[in-house]
This record gives sequence, structure tokens and C-alpha cells, in this order.
Amino acid sequence: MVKDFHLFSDRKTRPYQHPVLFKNVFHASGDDWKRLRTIVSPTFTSGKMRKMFPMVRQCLGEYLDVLEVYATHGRDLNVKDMYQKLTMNVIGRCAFATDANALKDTRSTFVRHAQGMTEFKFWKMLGLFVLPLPVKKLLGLKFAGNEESNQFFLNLTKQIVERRKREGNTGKVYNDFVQLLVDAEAKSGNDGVAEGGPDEREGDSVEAHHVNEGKEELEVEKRTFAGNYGNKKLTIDEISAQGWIFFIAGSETTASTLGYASYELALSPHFQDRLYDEVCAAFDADGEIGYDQLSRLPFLDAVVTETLRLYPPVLRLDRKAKQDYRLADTGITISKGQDVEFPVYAIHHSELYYENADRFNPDRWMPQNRHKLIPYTYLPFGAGPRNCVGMRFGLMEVKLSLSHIIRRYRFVRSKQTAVPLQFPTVANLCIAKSVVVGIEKRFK
Ligand code: HEM
Repeated sequence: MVKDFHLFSDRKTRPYQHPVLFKNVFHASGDDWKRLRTIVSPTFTSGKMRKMFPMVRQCLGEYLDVLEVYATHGRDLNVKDMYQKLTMNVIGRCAFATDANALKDTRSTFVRHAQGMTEFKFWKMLGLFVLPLPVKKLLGLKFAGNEESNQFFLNLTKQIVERRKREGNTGKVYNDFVQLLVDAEAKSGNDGVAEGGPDEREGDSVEAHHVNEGKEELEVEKRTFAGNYGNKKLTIDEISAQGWIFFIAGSETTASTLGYASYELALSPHFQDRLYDEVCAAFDADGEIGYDQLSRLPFLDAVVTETLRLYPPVLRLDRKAKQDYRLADTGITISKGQDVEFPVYAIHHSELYYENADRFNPDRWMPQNRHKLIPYTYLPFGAGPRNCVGMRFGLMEVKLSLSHIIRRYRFVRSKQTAVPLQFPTVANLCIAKSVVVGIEKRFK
């Protein structure tokens, strides 16, 4: 995934395709992927995240109002469900410049189509995986999601881009992904080199999280993008496809991280109190916390990291071999075209790499223990040049939400809190049957 990235740069072939939506950075391969990644990466620098921060904060404000009602009436919180609404509002605002209104109106047009887009019916998935291509064509079986909903999102992005182009130079400033992608379109010729001054680059390295961003990774990245791949503009379809993948890749992953963090904190009051103390000391007199302070809180980072270790939203990573490949001295040869999977969940739960691997223990990520981490045993965001491009955004959203919530409320174990959680086998995602906790106000 890293050292010989050039031989494993593509993902495995999916049994379904979509003519427009699959023009996104996740599904693209070869030079198409290099070009998209070169254009998309600069939309996630820490400088861009700082500008998007107020939008996320605003969505969180509405969420906190809803939590207040739950805490006041002593109602249990189905965190899985509730955080999905929060992250839907955030991505709606940041990727589609639209108020999804998911918290107040569960049948809003946006919510209905968002659910339709991710509505992967079992029989349809099965058909896509097992039927031969001619039969799939005959049945019109192309894609797992609901096509009407896909079209809704494609049209939504197109309308926004066209409206903004018409607006021209009115001086209005937009800091969302749509605008960043339109600007990337206008700034063609960008060669993917990190943007921003020293502050921005320093910020980027502080947020490197615990992924392996050492010398080896940086060199591979430099080699991978050595050509001038960003010199062809994004088409309107490509802009729409990136918005779509940001939604698909960025909402469930972030919501589940928040859900499992809340669950583990409810079960470990001593860790929750430590987090509360750290967070309270970092908030200003107006009850706010800035982007930079947030990125630098060690215990908050440790809680999020440990949550992602225990519950990596993506259970396995995958790549396809470009040519026959001998796996060191194992005697195993991976054949050209073969799919390779990396069992992230199993690695994260292995006693070989983590003592008491099934136990929630954020302390293992505190700065004094960090040297014990074995490279490439922590992979919630993948590894190498094809790792999660949205990591910084996801972490910002999770940390901002947790810090504000923990400062006001206490998560507690309730009668409905399942211990342990039940995990039905669902595709490649770490999705528990139900994650429920109680919530209490810190201040009456
Ligand atoms: C906690 C939150 C998140 C987790 C755990 C996560 C995890 C992942 C993982 C495991 C991959 C595959 C990496 C690999 O194959 O090496 C990935 C790829 C990707 N993620 Fe995320 N993700 C998160 C949030 C986000 C967000 C918020 C966005 C966008 C707004 C996003 C956009 C993407 C995209 C576009 C890719 C494909 C990158 C490429 O192929 O070049 N992710 N993510």
C-alpha cells in the first residue's frame, strides 16, 4: 500500500458502476485517480478546514439544542441515529450548500434522497455481485442506490455551481466544498503541491493524527504525483461526483465514530471526567473553542484515536495488484489483477500489537506512550497516497462535536445501553445494531 504503491494504487473492481457518480476520487483508477486526487487534496488543507469550521459549528448549535431537550426530559439517546442527522446536516451544508434540516424534518427532500442514495437493497446487492453482466444488463441492474435520489444530488450540485457562476464577481465569499471544487476548476494547472504558508503546513503536520506520515510515506507521495496531473479542469459531472462521494464517505464514518465515542465514554466515567476537565480548560469565556486549540488537545485526540481503533468504520481496505507480486519471503505470489484485502479490524484487535486489545484505553495514545505504536497497525484512515483524503475534516467534525457536548452533558449507561454491542454482518462497515446511552446535564 505504501512502499510499492505504484503496483497497488487502484481499488478492487466494484461489481456495479454508475456513469456519472463513479467519476469520483474514491472509485477512479490509474491516471484519472491521480488527476482527481491532485485537484481534490488541496480542498482539505488545514487552512481550508479553518474556513469551514464556522459552518460545522453552526450545524452543531442546532444539534446541541436538540440534546438539551433529551437531557431535560431524561430521554435516552439513540446516538447512532442522532449523529447521522448531525453529519447529514454538516455534509449538506459543506458539500451541497444546502440546509438538510435532518434534525427537525426527518422527511425533508434532502433527507429522503440521502436515505435513498444509501439504500442498498439486499437482493439488488446480491444480484450485482453474482449475476453475469449480460443478465444484469437485461434486468437494468446497474447500481445499488436509488437512481432518483442519485439524480437529485447530481442536479442539486449542478444548480449550485451554475448559480454561483452566474453570480460572478459579486464579492460574496463561499467556503464550502462546492466552491473549492469550482475554484480548483478555475485554477487548473495546479500541480498538487501543498498550498499555504508555513502556518498552514505546520497545522497539517499537527493533525497528521497517528497515521504513518513518516519519511517513507511522504517520498512515495511525492513520486506518485510527480507528473502534472491537475492540469485538466473538473467537469460539472466530476464536481457533482466528488460531492456525492464526500457524502457517502464522510457521513456514516463520522457519525459512527461519534456514536462509539459517546458509548465508550458512558461506560467509562473516569475517562469522561478527564476529557471534561481538558476540554473545559480549553474553552474561552464565550464558551467557544478555536480550530487550533481543538487540534492540540492530547486527551481528546486519544479518545478519538482509541474509538477509531476499537471501531474502525471501514473494516477492510482493498487494492488490486497491477502485476504479479512476490510477498517478501512468504512464498506467496499475488497474481496480476488479484484483489488484496487488509483486515483493519483484525489488526486493531490483535494482542500482537495492542495489550488488552479489546479494552477501551485512550491512555495508550497519550504522547508519553506514542513510541510504542508499531507502524501500520493503526489504519482507520487507510495508508499511503490513497488514504482518506477527508481525514482532517472528519477529525475536526468529531472533535468539535465531542468537545462541545462533553462540556455541557454527561453520557451515562442506561437500561437500554447494550453491553456488549451487537454487530450484525453488514458489508464492510462497522455498524452496531443499536447504540443507546443516557444523557444528563452537567449544569442544572
Ligand atoms: C472518521 C471519519 C472517516 C474515516 C474513519 C474514514 C475512513 C476512510 C478509509 C478507511 C478510506 C480508504 C483509505 C484507503 O484505501 O487506504 C477512506 C477514503 C476516502 N475518504 Fe474517508 N473517512 C472518514 C471521513 C471522511 C470524510 C469526512 C470525507 C469527505 C468529506 C471522506 C472522504 C474520503 C474519500 C474521497 C476517500 C477516497 C480517497 C482516494 O481514493 O483517494 N472521508 N476514508
